[in-house]
Amino acid sequence: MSNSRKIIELFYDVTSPYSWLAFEVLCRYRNVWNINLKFKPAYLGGVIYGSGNQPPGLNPCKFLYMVSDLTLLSKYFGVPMYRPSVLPEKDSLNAMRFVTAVAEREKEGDALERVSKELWKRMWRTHQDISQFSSLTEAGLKAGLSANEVEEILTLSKSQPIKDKLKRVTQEALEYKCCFGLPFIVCHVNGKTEVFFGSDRFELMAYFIGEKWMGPHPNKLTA
Ligand SMILES: N[C@@H](CCC(=O)N[C@@H](CS)C(=O)NCC(=O)O)C(=O)O
Repeated sequence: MSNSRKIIELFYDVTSPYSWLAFEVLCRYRNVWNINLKFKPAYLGGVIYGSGNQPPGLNPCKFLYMVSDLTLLSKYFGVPMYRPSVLPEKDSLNAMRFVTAVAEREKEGDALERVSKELWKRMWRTHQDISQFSSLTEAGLKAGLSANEVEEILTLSKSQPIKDKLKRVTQEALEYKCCFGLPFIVCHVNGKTEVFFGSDRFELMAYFIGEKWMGPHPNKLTA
């Protein structure tokens, strides 16, 4: 199994803090495991409603659990994040269309990675808005894109092909019939496919793909 081509697809949304954790960890493992990592920007609202689920924060018990869970996980994974005192407007449609446009435009390089991380930081670290176009512009510039690039990406993000692309990718996750939230991770190995929900399934995922889980900081072990 270890010599076969292993593809890992990460469906994520930048309003999902658990997606951020999964994103950071998979980036750390990208050159440690024999994997081809593919980022799939999707829309959390579409996944929740399309699967008949409810936003997790609406259930008060689940919400309280998530607050303490994320505080601990953020330390464990080494991804500083803080819950805002007032939960921000969570709709991520504009942000995910923006991210989808970055992905569409990117032929090579790491703009998608930088922009996604910047948006997570804004929402979960510095508590800034990520729904207004002006905020997306700021995030794009902070992620190192030029003003021209950001303008092009914003225009592209409002186009029908990009709206359709985000819908298609979200639908692709839903078509697995067992996707009800994010992050949603799909692993393909030797013609077999297995799916995982959450940033807390890496040990099992590693078992499935025939790689070793070395905790959230694989590079620190060899340093
Ligand atoms: N246990 C998972 C929780 C992931 C999670 O709660 N994701 C949220 C979005 S941030 C979600 O989609 N929840 C849907 C649900 O719990 O039904 C993890 O550690 O990653």
